[in-house]
Amino acid sequence: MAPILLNSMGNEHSNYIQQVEYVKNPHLDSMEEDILYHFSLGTKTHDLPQMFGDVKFVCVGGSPNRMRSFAQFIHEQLNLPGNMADIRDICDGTDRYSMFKVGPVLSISHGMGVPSISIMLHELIKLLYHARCRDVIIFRIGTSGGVGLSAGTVVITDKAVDSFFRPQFEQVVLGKVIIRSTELDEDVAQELLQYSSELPDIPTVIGNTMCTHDFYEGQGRLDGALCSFSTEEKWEYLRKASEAGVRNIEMESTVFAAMCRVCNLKAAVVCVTLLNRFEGDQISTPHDVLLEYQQRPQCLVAHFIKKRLALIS
Ligand SMILES: O=P(O)(O)O[C@H]1O[C@H](CO)[C@@H](O)[C@H]1O
Ligand SMILES: O=c1cc[nH]c(=O)[nH]1
Repeated sequence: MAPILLNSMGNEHSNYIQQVEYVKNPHLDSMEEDILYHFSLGTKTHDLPQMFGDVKFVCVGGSPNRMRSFAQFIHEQLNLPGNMADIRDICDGTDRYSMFKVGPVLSISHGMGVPSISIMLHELIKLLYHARCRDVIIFRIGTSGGVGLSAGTVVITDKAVDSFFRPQFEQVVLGKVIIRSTELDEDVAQELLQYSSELPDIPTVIGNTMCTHDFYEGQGRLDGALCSFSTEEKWEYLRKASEAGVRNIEMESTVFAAMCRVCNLKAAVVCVTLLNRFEGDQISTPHDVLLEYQQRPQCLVAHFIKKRLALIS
């Protein structure tokens, strides 16, 4: 069955795009209550506009600890009053995701892989809608494997591509394949690149990011519990990826880009490379060095936020 192209602008859903800002679901308005189950939040149990109405920047990343320390970092960077120790995990009623709010910044974990981030994004986008947020920019601050880049390089995603190097995200809905475009906001990406030159010791490039559904075979690793290809086939695939402009590989960018695009959310993906995949598969860098690498996308995004809030010139 031929796939259905759903979200390039100008399709049958364009009416929703004009009518509402973030959600693209005509059924939502007829619901008496909306329970954001995996966040342990709801429209009847929580005053979402009061709790979240001032959010302007959302930062998401896989690990709860990373997103907690990003919240601490941004609290300090924005020079906000109060003690970070008092900032609680808003989602502590569930152990699925962690969420921290620091002034206009929301920091949320999304777990690993497309299904996990997709569930989080459905609820996050509805949360922004119910809270009547406006002009929000969302960033994925993550880690990745570099394709021809040395470890520690920050990659700002130009296009998020799938395992066939196509800038699209495929999803099965009601037994049919639908395809959504994975274009990200070009202006935000360029602005990030420009600010990266103001930060010493954070090598940064812009390039395509490949999103896979697996860390091992799916990313051409030879060191998983199973492996169905030869070493030569691995090199050939990585070479082809590189020729297609892929600079890093991770596991969430396509669905992140696709969902944000349909829902009119300006989005950027900023991931540091933990290794150069042309040099190996195992991540053997010491833990403290990895922690410092992980902070690089956080520093760049914090710099962007401070610029946007006119806290620095
Ligand atoms: O570092 P984060 O952002 O969690 O993401 C990357 O790391 C995980 C694999 O180790 C995948 O989820 C991949 O996308
Ligand atoms: O190689 C890597 C490193 C981090 N995350 C990935 O998905 N792949």
